[in-house]
Amino acid sequence: LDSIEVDQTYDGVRLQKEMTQEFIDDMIERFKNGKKIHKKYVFQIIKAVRDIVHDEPTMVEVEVASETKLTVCGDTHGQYFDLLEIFRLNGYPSEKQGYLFNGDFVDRGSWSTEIALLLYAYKWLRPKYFFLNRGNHETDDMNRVYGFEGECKAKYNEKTFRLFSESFSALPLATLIGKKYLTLHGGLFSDDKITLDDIRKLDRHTQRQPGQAGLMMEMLWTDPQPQPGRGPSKRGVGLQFGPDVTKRFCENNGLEAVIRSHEVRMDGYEVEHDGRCITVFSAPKYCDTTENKGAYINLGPELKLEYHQFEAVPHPDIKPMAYATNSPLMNMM
Ligand SMILES: O=C(O)c1nn[nH]c1-c1ccccc1
Ligand SMILES: [Mn+2]
Ligand SMILES: [Mn+2]
Ligand SMILES: [Mn+2]
Repeated sequence: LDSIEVDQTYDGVRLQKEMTQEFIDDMIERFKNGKKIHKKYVFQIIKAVRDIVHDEPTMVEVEVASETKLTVCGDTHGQYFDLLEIFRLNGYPSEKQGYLFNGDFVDRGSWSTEIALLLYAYKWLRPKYFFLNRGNHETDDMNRVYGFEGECKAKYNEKTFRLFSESFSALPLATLIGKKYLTLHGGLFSDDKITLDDIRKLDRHTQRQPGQAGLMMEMLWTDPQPQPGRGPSKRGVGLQFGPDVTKRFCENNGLEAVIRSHEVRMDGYEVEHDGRCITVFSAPKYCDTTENKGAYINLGPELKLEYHQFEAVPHPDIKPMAYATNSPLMNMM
């Protein structure tokens, strides 16, 4: 990294050894105006966050300190201008305003590198107040097809994607809030006996990609269903789990509810399974087509769930999947 020089003509704020709020504020404006940051800084940010998240447990445990609030966001899928709308409405990340992004930061929307770099910059600046769960779109197979790999190569280079891919494999898979709410991207398991300890003990570093079976795959891929029991997934991988599965899991693990994302909801969120399974989705007007709202969830020190909805905001005229080179459509050409 030291070998790469940022020449005099670079018009952005410079990044030294540590992340600064000043750098982030400048980066937000540059991305809003369709500009990029220097590739040296891209590599620095991704490497710093890869090292930070690598050493976090597979299930991170957070408390909401007094006079602070923690906001849980779901899928953002490269919709950068809608992410800024969350920060505008709810408050930018700070010591008093924590955030947890519950996977699927990238793919689909065509500002995936901007979202990934902004979330990573905040993670580097305040690693104890800013949390990231891995989603099924933080994986090579999805990024190859749904746009993130193509966008990394188009806006930066191949090494950028390789570094992001490594960092995605290091991300935690779940975050427990106040010992009451387990947050993870997809959902619950084929085995009723899985406990929080099993998730804590999962060594995510030996298995870089979720594959077609196992705990990691199920945490990133499964969906709730209204019928009791378990059923086949509509996605061809994972399964669907009913209200009884959620009830048993919550009772066995002393949880109030599971907060997950992974699926669009017209209201941006939905409380299912008698209140024990909550879906939150933060990409309004998903892919510029679905007429859904976005939502996020606020929790104060007393851990009450407060649901907030928001509408999509205008963005530059770049279509979803603008950089996808291996998308199913392209493959048909
Ligand atoms: O891209 C999405 O909408 C998505 N979000 N989570 N999972 C998917 C997905 C999975 C398989 C095929 C297509 C989309
Ligand atoms: Mn390792
Ligand atoms: Mn998604
Ligand atoms: Mn997903």
